[in-house]
Order: sequence, then C-alpha cells, then structure tokens
Amino acid sequence: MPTKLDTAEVTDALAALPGWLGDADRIQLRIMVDGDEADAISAEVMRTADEMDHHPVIDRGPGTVTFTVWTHSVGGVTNLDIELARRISALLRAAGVSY
Ligand SMILES: C[C@H](O)[C@H](O)[C@H]1CNC2=NC(N)=NC(=O)C2=N1
Repeated sequence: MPTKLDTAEVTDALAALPGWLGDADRIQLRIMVDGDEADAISAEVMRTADEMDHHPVIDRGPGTVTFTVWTHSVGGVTNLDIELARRISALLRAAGVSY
C-alpha cells in the first residue's frame, strides 16, 4: 500500500512539475487542447496509466482537458501520483502541447 504524502512533500514534488497544482488530496493539470488532439492525448495518457495500473480522472471541457490524480486506495497523493504526473508531462512535451 503506497504511503500518503503530506502537504510539504506534495508541494516539493509540484515544484518540479510545472503546470501541476494541488495539495495532499489530489494534483491536477489543465491543458488547452481541442478535438482530435485532445482525443489523441487522452488515449496516450490512458495507455501509460494502464501500464502503471495507476489512472488519472480525465475531464474534457470546451478547449480543455483536465487530469486529476490521486491514489484512490489511500484517499490522497502518493509517489505513484507524482510518477504518473511526471509521465503525463513527458507525453505532453513530446506531443508539443504547451501548458
Ligand atoms: C486493481 C487495481 O490495481 C487498482 O484498482 C488500481 C487501479 N488504478 C488506480 N488508480 C489510481 N489513481 N488509484 C488507485 O488506487 C488505483 N488502483
């Protein structure tokens, strides 16, 4: 069972995750993409999530995609979430998505 991080630890981790916001409950990234690009990015993120067996909640809005990440089994942010955020950010950089 992964260990829940405290607020200071999450804050430190977020310092290395540009664009990500959040607290000990969950971390979140909102990007401005639309249509096919949003579909492609979401599918790629879910493939990575399946590889990790650790999943974000993906919310689609008009021109936006929001990733919300926390460890459901412990009810807060753990290192698994920080790793998933790192991988999502890497995918977005590789896809040329600015955020
Ligand atoms: C059975 C499976 O390993 C668990 O349900 C995994 C799946 N993906 C998950 N994703 C997230 N974000 N939190 C979890 O606790 C979690 N648990």
